[in-house]
Amino acid sequence: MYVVLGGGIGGLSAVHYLKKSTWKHVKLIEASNRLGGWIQTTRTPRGFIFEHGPRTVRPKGVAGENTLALIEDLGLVSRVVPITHNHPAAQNRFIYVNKALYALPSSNICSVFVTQPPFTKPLISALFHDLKAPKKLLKDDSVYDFVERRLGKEIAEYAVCPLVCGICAGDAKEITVKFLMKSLFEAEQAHGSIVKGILMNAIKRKSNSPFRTKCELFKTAVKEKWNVWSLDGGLELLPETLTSSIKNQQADVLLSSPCEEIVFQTGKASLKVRGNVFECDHVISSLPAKQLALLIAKQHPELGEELSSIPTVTVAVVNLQFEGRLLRQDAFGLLVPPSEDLPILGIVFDTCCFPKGDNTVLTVMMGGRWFEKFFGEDPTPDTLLNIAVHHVRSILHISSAPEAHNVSLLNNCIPQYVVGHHERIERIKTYVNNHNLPLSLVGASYDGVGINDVILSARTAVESLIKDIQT
Ligand SMILES: Cc1cc2nc3c(=O)[nH]c(=O)nc-3n(C[C@H](O)[C@H](O)[C@H](O)COP(=O)(O)OP(=O)(O)OC[C@H]3O[C@@H](n4cnc5c(N)ncnc54)[C@H](O)[C@@H]3O)c2cc1C
Ligand SMILES: C=Cc1c2[nH]c(c1C)Cc1[nH]c(c(CCC(=O)O)c1C)Cc1[nH]c(c(C)c1CCC(=O)O)Cc1[nH]c(c(C)c1C=C)C2
Repeated sequence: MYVVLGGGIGGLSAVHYLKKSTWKHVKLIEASNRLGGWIQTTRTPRGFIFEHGPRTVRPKGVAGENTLALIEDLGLVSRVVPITHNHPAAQNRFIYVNKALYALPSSNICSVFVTQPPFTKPLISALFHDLKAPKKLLKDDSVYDFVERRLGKEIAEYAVCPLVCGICAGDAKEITVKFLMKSLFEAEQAHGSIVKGILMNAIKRKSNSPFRTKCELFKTAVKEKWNVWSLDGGLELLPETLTSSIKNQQADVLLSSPCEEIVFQTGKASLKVRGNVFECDHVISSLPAKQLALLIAKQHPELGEELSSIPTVTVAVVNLQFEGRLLRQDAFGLLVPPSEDLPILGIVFDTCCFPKGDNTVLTVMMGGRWFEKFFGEDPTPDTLLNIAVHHVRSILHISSAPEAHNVSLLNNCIPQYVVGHHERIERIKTYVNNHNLPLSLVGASYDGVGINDVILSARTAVESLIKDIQT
């Protein structure tokens, strides 16, 4: 029997791939009373969609294609809502600096030649900065220090800091450059500059053979130039459909069943769940690394120490619905650089992507790396709501009261890939291999925090497990 720990999108995908490729008995063990993990949608009585966690998925690359193939497999194609590249939500993202909103530079090449506030020089000048700045040989660096060194302080402050907030709610001064800009860092390390590195790689690159895919939905996404997509009725439809599918395939699903301890023996593991102990052949853990650390630390303290050293941050999410179309500009939303010292990280303009009559739905995300500084240990939902409404008023000039709202406190919801993260993951994987532990690691703590990365981590783990069994 195989056990999958954790019923978020990582665990559900792992069960799905296991069920597709083996006849073995599979048991999914989830601590809470629902499946889906951070993917959670509230559908209000008047039909508004409040996403507590993720709302859109990127269709890019191998991981993006893999998720669209899963969507096809699950029969969800007709529920996909794409946002194409020319949609205002794909084009416009704002930052809030010195009490004003500024558009972040778009992919339009002309925009790099003009000075766009809050930047004081045209972006093209950053490329000259890069050509002049000395190279620094490093194993790793923070994304902030790398961008400040190569492209200048303004780009680090006004583009990279908000970007890091908008992806992992973290501090660019702590997050590894390899999380967001691995190839640019490698360009500096090999060629002394980002520009030179990109040019050298372009010369060296052989003409790529045309990309082939079997996934029809991915072909459509490429042809129609999707920027992101979501699901009609909310993203929770994905874990809901996965749940029905794995239950139809006789996977055993245990809810409200936190795993308390794992003890590994040769080729076996015993798990303690709600006081009962049972054995299995292999454990696929999709738990946050810190949670897994608690379960294995007694038997494997060194591994426990590494796993528990992957930090996480807490985000408060406040969804608000207002009567009327109240936004002055259409955009994906706005981000607040940490230098503004405000409790909010950003605001998503949900009804720009997904209009709903004459209404405005916004999602305010707050805290992240600075959660304790602004909100202390245990803020009440009312405090969080009032702070969100106050900032919507002052930033977006929306003075009416929301008609409906939802407040969610997502404790330790986003892992932080701090400087040294990739080396730590290598050490963790080496430890598991060297000790022959019947354990696979899946989920957002290791090789990417997006939904695509998590689903792909599940597929990769299952495929390598099946391969090991067959050889
Ligand atoms: C606010 C927010 C916005 C986001 N926006 C986006 C976005 O726009 N696009 C995107 O692609 N990604 C986004 N993400 C990231 C994405 O949602 C997550 O990375 C992904 O959902 C993580 O899935 P997971 O299965 O790895 O982990 P989780 O969802 O954390 O699932 C782990 C599960 O394990 C369970 N568990 C914990 N301990 C135990 C135990 N001892 N025993 C049994 N079960 C246990 C938990 O209850 C949970 O259900 C966002 C995340 C957040 C928080
Ligand atoms: C303000 C906080 C957050 C917002 N979204 C997230 C947080 C913490 C979480 C999140 N957003 C993205 C991902 C990664 C998805 C992936 O495929 O890897 C995660 C975990 C996507 C994303 N959101 C923004 C950007 C620039 C990206 C990267 C991919 C892309 O270009 O689409 C911008 C953004 N996020 C938020 C806002 C308000 C915002 C911009 C206005 C909310």
